[in-house]
Amino acid sequence: MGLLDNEPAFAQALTAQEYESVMALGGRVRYPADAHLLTEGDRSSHVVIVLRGWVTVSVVTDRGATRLILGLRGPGQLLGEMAALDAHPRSATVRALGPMEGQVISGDAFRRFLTLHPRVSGLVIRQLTSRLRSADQERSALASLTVLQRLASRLTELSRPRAAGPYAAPASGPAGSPSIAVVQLAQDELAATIGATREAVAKALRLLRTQKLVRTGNRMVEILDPALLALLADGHRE
Ligand SMILES: Nc1ncnc2c1ncn2[C@@H]1O[C@@H]2COP(=O)(O)O[C@H]2[C@H]1O
Repeated sequence: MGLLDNEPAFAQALTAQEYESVMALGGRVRYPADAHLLTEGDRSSHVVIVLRGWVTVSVVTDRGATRLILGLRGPGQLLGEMAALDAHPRSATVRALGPMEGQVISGDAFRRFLTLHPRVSGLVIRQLTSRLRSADQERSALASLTVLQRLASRLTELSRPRAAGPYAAPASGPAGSPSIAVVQLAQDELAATIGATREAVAKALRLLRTQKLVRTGNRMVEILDPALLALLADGHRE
């Protein structure tokens, strides 16, 4: 289960020749922070390959009341392939986390390219199967884990140094001490990544604070005891 690491980066899996051919099909577009690259329900069919920066993939739930973050995507990753392939409305909204750049390719050109390059079609199928696997895991976790466990698991994922995602900010501690990991997200944003309410997350964070596992501040959660936090997340999984 992960926001960041469940899908292989599309562009990195291409050969140099495939990469050149696919890039030649589209044009480079710069997006400011918060720009919507794709909007849930829209009828467009282009695809975007992220060249620089990060995006969130989210859907609205509860008749528009809550936004649930399904994933974070970064350099090399392909977005918009679902509508390009099945011609249905966009399944989710893709929004730029900060200034970013993407290669935008029309749905027609992308489909033609896939018919001419079966190996690349295979990569897209792999991307979709790994997304389905991850969605299955998320669904079973939602059903069986408490908000506290889901929060512990998400904080562990986002603060892992190797995640190098947009929210992880290793804060240096005093000289010689191990660095402390910081997740830079507000409580409502954190709630949106685990499908919980802000109130439930605030309560879970209070508990983690009293156990000295985390410290919280404005738009940030500092992980004080990563080992124990991971144990809390893992200990309750099958
Ligand atoms: N669960 C998910 N994880 C990551 N990306 C997703 C997920 N669901 C949808 N997307 C991406 O968001 C895009 C929204 O537009 P599309 O439906 O065309 O294609 C979708 C995928 O590229």
